[in-house]
Amino acid sequence: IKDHDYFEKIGLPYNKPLPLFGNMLDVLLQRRYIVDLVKSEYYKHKDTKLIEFIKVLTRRIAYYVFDPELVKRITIKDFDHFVNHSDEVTSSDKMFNKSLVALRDKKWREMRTALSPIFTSSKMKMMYENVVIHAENFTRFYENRARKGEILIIDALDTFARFTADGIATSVFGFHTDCVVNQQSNTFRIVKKMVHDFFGPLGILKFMFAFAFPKVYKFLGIQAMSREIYNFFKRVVIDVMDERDRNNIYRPDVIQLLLQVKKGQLKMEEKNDFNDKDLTNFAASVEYDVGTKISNVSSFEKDDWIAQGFIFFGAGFDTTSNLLQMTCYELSKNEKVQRELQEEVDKQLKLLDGKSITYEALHKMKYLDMVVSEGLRMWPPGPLTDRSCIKDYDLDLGNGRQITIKKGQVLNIPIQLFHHDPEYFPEPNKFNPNRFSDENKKLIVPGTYLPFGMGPRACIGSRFALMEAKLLLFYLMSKFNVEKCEKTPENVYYEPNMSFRIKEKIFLKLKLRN
Ligand code: HEM
Repeated sequence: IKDHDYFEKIGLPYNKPLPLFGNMLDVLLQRRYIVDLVKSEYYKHKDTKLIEFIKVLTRRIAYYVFDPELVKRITIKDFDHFVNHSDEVTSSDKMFNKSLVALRDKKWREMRTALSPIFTSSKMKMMYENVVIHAENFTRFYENRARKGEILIIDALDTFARFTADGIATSVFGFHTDCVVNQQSNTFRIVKKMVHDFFGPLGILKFMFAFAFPKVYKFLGIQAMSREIYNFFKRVVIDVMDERDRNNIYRPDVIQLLLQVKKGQLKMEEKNDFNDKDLTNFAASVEYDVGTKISNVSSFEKDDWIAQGFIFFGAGFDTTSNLLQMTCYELSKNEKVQRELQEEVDKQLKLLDGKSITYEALHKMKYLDMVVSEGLRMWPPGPLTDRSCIKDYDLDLGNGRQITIKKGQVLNIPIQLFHHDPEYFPEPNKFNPNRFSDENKKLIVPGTYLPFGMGPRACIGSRFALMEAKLLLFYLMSKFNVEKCEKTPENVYYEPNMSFRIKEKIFLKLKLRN
């Protein structure tokens, strides 16, 4: 109970914490979804800018940021005070702990500088063809089945996860997988195991243990990920890089770029290459200069590269699959939106005259961009992020109140609450892509739409995720109507824990278009 009166002393609203568990007991017992924990406080105390207080075994003081202005300040303007994420989750695994998400301070700056050139538009174009092939194959696979008279009812998450896994395996790691067509695919089994190792009950138990007793956890050598997962990433990152280097093999994928990074050969060509102004990619994050010109790549070891391979799969797989699942779920419930999207797709198909869609053409499809942006708003696959304070930060709360956020304290940014606040997004539970029309998107309050986070620490893979999701939707909509079926749930909710996953299984019907 040490510090339980901290917020009372500094005069901020807070929920009375319990001994040992702070405000997190309901989440730890899987009774409440982590973002809902502060939902009512958000509406009660929005004007306070900053509230709340979570202490989870760690004896750590945390705030929730409820003010978009403050979000901008801590993620961009005063970023130097808030460079890192909190280490609560990542410390439960050696590989996770060395990944870009977990790296801190100078090491993070160096790694981000080294990795940024991998995710520019020109590099996305290089990988694009591979994802096109997967999206075409995916659609053809289901089309053939439908033409044979099969009624297609899909488990949306499983189906799109298979597509996402195939896309990442080829474009990131350069190996061919058959997750979509082969129900028994070994790669898919491993990828699912990776997600389960983290978000399954044992994973959650492990990271609670890692929070509570970090030294004992370390001493016992426990890891969230099993040895099989570590060996898989060692094989597909280190062994493949070594082999390509030895035999001068070239493939258009992230491993190739990682090899160039490792040899100090890959630099950012020009800033514009990232922040592609002429493409319609509203949700994509802006890339910032992180203040380190030269990345000292020679100091990175094998495990550092393995960890980056792991996080590209780990951070990209579940998020993109969820985005596709939820966007298709909304399309099944909003026929008018689906028709409008299909009209845009059909117009493109006519122009293409049998050829595959190009990267530029895909990113000029305005309505597709609006639909994906709205999918990300309504069901953000990353509904919460945080920043850890690395040097004391004085904050004026208005009305003459001043507080200091101390080094080590954590600021949580409840992305999903901003996305559902009717002040910023009227009728927030309505799937309405028109919020992102050219006129309307100018009106969005900066700091309230954050599907990929904000500032120098925002998602590095946003362009890749958007490219994958848009391609799949393009090809799917060209052949199928996505419809509700008897097994489609009327409403869905996040799981009552911190996994950010939807509780209900979403079944959808794929019906061939005339
Ligand atoms: C729809 C898909 C995705 C969503 C919604 C998403 C969302 C996010 C969010 C919210 C963050 C935290 C940003 C912040 O705190 O400001 C993040 C970070 C990150 N994401 Fe993504 N992400 C997606 C796909 C991907 C993909 C495909 C990759 C890799 C290929 C990726 C790699 C990362 C990495 C490495 C970070 C940590 C960046 C850093 O700390 O420097 N993500 N993502």
